Amino acid sequence: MDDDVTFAVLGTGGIGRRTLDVARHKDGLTPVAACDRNGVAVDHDGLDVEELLDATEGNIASGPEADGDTPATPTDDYASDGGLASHASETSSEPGSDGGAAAVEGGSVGDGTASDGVKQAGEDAGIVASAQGEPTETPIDDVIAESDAIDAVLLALPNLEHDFIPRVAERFADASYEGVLVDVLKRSRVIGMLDDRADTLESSGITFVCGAGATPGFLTGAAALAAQSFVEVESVEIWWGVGLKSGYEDNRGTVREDIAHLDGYDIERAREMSEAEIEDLIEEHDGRLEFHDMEHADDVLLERAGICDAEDVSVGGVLDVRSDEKPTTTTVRVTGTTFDGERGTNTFELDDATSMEANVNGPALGYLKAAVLRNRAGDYGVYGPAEVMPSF
Ligand SMILES: NC(=O)c1ccc[n+]([C@@H]2O[C@H](COP(=O)([O-])OP(=O)(O)OC[C@H]3O[C@@H](n4cnc5c(N)ncnc54)[C@H](O)[C@@H]3O)[C@@H](O)[C@H]2O)c1
Repeated sequence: MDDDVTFAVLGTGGIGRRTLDVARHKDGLTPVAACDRNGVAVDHDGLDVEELLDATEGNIASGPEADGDTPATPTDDYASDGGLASHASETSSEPGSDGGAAAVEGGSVGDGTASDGVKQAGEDAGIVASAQGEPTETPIDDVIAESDAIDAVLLALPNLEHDFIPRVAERFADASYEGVLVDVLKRSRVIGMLDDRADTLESSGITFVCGAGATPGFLTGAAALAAQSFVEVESVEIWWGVGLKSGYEDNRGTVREDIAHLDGYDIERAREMSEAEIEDLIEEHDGRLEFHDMEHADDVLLERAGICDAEDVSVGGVLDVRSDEKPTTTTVRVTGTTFDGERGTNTFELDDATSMEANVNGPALGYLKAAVLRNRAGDYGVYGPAEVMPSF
């Protein structure tokens, strides 16, 4: 059996760029396609990752924007202060909108250069800045058109609309894709939306590993291992720390999604917030946002693996956008009872030196490799990270 894996990345923002970077350090992975909301790059002999990363450094097509097929053009929606104005778009030929926030970056449209501290903006940002990139209004469809020769696709897309990733998966199935899909989504409710499509994905020949980033993902898998000492699991507590000073500009998509977990916020409110409003919120919290009882899919993913009830899982953490030091050590604590009646807590801890990008992309690619083996063995359907162990 051929051990080499060709793969594509949908969304080359903060996470997707690093996916390409990390994959260079893994054996047998050849990136052959990548897209963002403005462009696509395809080379079945292997993308020149170095060129692509250089071209998109500080210039990712992230942040709120219109859909893939409605490139941002200066309109009244542009706020003159470099902030954002609402620009909901319903006109995409990519079905529905992009899962991103419904607004348009202001300030630097057209040249993709920095504006008011926001590095990425405009229709020329992202992959189109690479010599390998082509502008397109249908980036995901362009990758689907090449998917016969792609073993696996990693979805590093925003998820500010809950059904965006499930709908993208369905489009691969509609095109009779036979291969692997892996996503790094966070929200519990999205897993059910994928399960609703499990038959469609399975009959196409797709092996889908969902929620395969850090949390959910890596830490869900760690909890599943830590639970093995016990016959009864009482609680799983996931507590994460992320220090993002140097990566803040490149991870605004993730920060915006995290804000939706704060008290008084939800996904719609976070999606509509301007960059200026986000900056104000961060300022109010002195750069440190603390989250409790997050709707992270670790809960439903542990339940579907039979480890504990979803309600026994709690996820929280601290995000510091002004320091690269982790504000708290990431830990998973699994408490349970052994067969011989002892009650104990197994703790899994990440080293503070490991970055969020390393802890999302290492596992995501590890799950991708493991899913390719399953797919080649004819094992199709929707799986969670506690049901599949990542390969190195
Ligand atoms: N599970 C985890 O541990 C974990 C950790 C961090 C981030 N994430 C998730 O990763 C996802 C990506 O985060 P990010 O910080 O990289 O976001 P980002 O905003 O920086 O990047 C998103 C990318 O998707 C592209 N995109 C948006 N709409 C598109 C469309 N319609 N067609 C094609 N491309 C499109 C954008 O151009 C951009 O390249 C988020 O959903 C976030 O929640 C998960």
